[in-house]
Amino acid sequence: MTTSAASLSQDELKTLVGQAALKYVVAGEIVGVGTGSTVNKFIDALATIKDQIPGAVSSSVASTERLKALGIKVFDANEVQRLAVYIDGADEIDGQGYMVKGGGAALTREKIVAALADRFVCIADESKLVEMLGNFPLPVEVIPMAAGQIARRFEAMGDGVTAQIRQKDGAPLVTDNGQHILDVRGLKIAEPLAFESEVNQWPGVVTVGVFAHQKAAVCLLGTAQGVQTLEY
Ligand SMILES: O=C(CO)[C@H](O)[C@H](O)COP(=O)(O)O
Repeated sequence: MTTSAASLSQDELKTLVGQAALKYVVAGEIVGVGTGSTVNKFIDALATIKDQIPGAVSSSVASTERLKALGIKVFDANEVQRLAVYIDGADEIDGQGYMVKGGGAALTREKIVAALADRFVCIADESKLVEMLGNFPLPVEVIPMAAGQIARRFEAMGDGVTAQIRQKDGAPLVTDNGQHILDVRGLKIAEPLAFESEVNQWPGVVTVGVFAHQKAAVCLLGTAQGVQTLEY
């Protein structure tokens, strides 16, 4: 299905998919909310129907602050047993709904909230659609004392694979969970499910940014032709 749109900027495409995601919000149900610039557009749109929902479960401090500033109640993840829907962006999404996420360093809480939801609705512009995951540097949240050995395990996966601790203001970035992020470049992730399962077992890995076990059920893709709905 395609909704009409003329030539729009990337920011306008994000607004369009953020607004399009409203139709997946179930009246009377708490909604799971991701993190990032596309999700910020969704949060802004959600504020226009906030009287129809009890509130949201958030995946980051940044999203929590935005939700609260717009008058949307934020529930702790432990207060809910399930969510009908979780809405979030992605850094890459493939033809099966498998994603790379964590460009905004919120991957751990994103995966936790996504795991509560019956349905993951991904909102993204068309630059995020890929044939194979791996072009975007793969974010991996790690316990700092394990960063060196985890980096070496990735680098042993193939020629040209590098893993570096993400920096912010000249020091390692510290996530909302007090941990660090490794950005892994040079990977080709041909089997996302197996890859995610393997890396999850490495000591010191908190979360790998491959979302295969929590893949998207729907992707609302912002394109030059408008919003395209991909179902997996
Ligand atoms: O995974 C994420 C944050 O950890 C984001 O969903 C991802 O980085 C996409 O962000 P944006 O909508 O700003 O492009």
